[in-house]
Amino acid sequence: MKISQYFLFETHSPVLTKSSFFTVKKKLFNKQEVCAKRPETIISRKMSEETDVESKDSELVQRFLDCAARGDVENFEQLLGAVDIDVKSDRGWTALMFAARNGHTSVINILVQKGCDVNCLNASGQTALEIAQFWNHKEVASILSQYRQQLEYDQIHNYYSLNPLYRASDVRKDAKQLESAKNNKSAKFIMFSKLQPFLITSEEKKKKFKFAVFTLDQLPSSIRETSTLIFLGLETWDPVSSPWFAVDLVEGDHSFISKYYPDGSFVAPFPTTMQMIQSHAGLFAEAHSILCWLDKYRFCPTCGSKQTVIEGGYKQVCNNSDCTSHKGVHNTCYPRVDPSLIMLVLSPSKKQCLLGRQKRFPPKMFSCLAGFMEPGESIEDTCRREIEEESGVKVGRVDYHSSQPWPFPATLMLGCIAHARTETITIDKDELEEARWFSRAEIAQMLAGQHPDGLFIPPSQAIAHQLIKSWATSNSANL
Ligand SMILES: NC(=O)C1=CN([C@@H]2O[C@H](COP(=O)(O)OP(=O)(O)OC[C@H]3O[C@@H](n4cnc5c(N)ncnc54)[C@H](O)[C@@H]3O)[C@@H](O)[C@H]2O)C=CC1
Ligand SMILES: [Mg+2]
Ligand SMILES: [Mg+2]
Ligand SMILES: [Mg+2]
Ligand SMILES: [Zn+2]
Repeated sequence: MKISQYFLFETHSPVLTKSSFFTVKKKLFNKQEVCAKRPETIISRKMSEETDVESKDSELVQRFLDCAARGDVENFEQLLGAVDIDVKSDRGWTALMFAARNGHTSVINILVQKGCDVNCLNASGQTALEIAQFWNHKEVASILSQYRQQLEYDQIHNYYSLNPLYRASDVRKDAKQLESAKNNKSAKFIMFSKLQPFLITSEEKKKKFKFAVFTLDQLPSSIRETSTLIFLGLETWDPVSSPWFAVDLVEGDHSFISKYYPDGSFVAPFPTTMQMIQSHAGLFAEAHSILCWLDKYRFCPTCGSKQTVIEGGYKQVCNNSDCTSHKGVHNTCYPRVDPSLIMLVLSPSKKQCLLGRQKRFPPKMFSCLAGFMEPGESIEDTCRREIEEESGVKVGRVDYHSSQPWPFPATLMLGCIAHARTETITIDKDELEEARWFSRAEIAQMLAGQHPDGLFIPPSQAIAHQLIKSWATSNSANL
């Protein structure tokens, strides 16, 4: 294309003729090559491998699966807290599958009540329900199918999205209420230093991390004067319920921390926060995104003057009274969120899905395609554009699935299922190293950690995993 059209804007207002934009024609500039090198680290393969090796080698796991297979309820219940409820055998079989194979209703009931994953697939692509149906265990099949139906109506909660607090924007906007929240004797405080959260290991869930939670009387008064306090919300809707704050500690005396939690430490957020108890992962997402914003936006984006942090960290106002940011609608004073699309693309036959590899991924990991939304773009158009840019595949309908805050620093992942109209793949080599179609059977092998070439997908905490799994398990009988 040699000629391009330009729309004119004057001080943010479009210049319009009677019914259309006034356009001018100019030579198109050469498209600048954008090299997609991002500093962010990657989901660590090592992390999942280590957990697998540890758990697979364990005698406990063997005994746990064995008790489920034999219907030995007494010993099974004793082992429940000690191993991951969804731990898999070499062929990707869970305790639920073994119990389903042999029709042990009592074990099935315990597992379902404890919240095991009923949609798991083994390496052959079967769910526990299909195993029970195949072996004609009618009662087990009925429990499992009822439970799966219930899940269909439940809201999907992705990791980082479960925040237990009521955000109470009315409290943070009222300086007096905010001040009394800071002095509330039941207030809880979690700590950050240089954007790193202070975490301890969870007693309830082994191998999981959580925040060390401090009370008002444990905080030295100097900390409350010098550090930024982010108001995270209230425990209940009641304005006098316990308020929670994130404290961004400045350099200085941190010794009070080790006095109360000698075994805790400040950790690099990624990937450690992927191993937190879910509710604290939600708190981390809120606190970390706000702290990153305050850290990066220290001066007014409109005039460059200093700003004052107000509303418990949720707003910054420019100190220059002449600044235009004080007039009209100005969103620069509020925390930033970057919407980004992540999509599982289904082939025209619906029998395959498209996954790709970015250069920065660990070897052999494939994931959903993803890309940032651009200004003035709909969710559906972002999805179609990013897929076509990165893979050359053309997409028709786009269905919304679920979302996930991705707090590195403040992306909101909007997960979609995209229906492709074409199959030919031409990858954008700047963005992807490889992209290809995967059958359901191959996805089942990847989910069970049994792919013959060792290919795998991101862990369950990533929305990419949930999109892939939801398609693979939605109609697994057709594998
Ligand atoms: N939770 C999950 O399962 C997954 C999350 N992601 C996240 O999705 C996001 C988008 O995916 P990409 O393929 O990287 O996007 P992309 O395909 O739009 O390409 C990234 C490039 O877009 C540009 N860009 C435009 N707006 C940007 C913004 N607001 N922030 C940063 N860069 C921007 C930059 O040049 C950047 O290099 C990333 O933050 C990534 O970490 C990606 C895959 C899986
Ligand atoms: Mg892209
Ligand atoms: Mg991308
Ligand atoms: Mg993009
Ligand atoms: Zn300003």
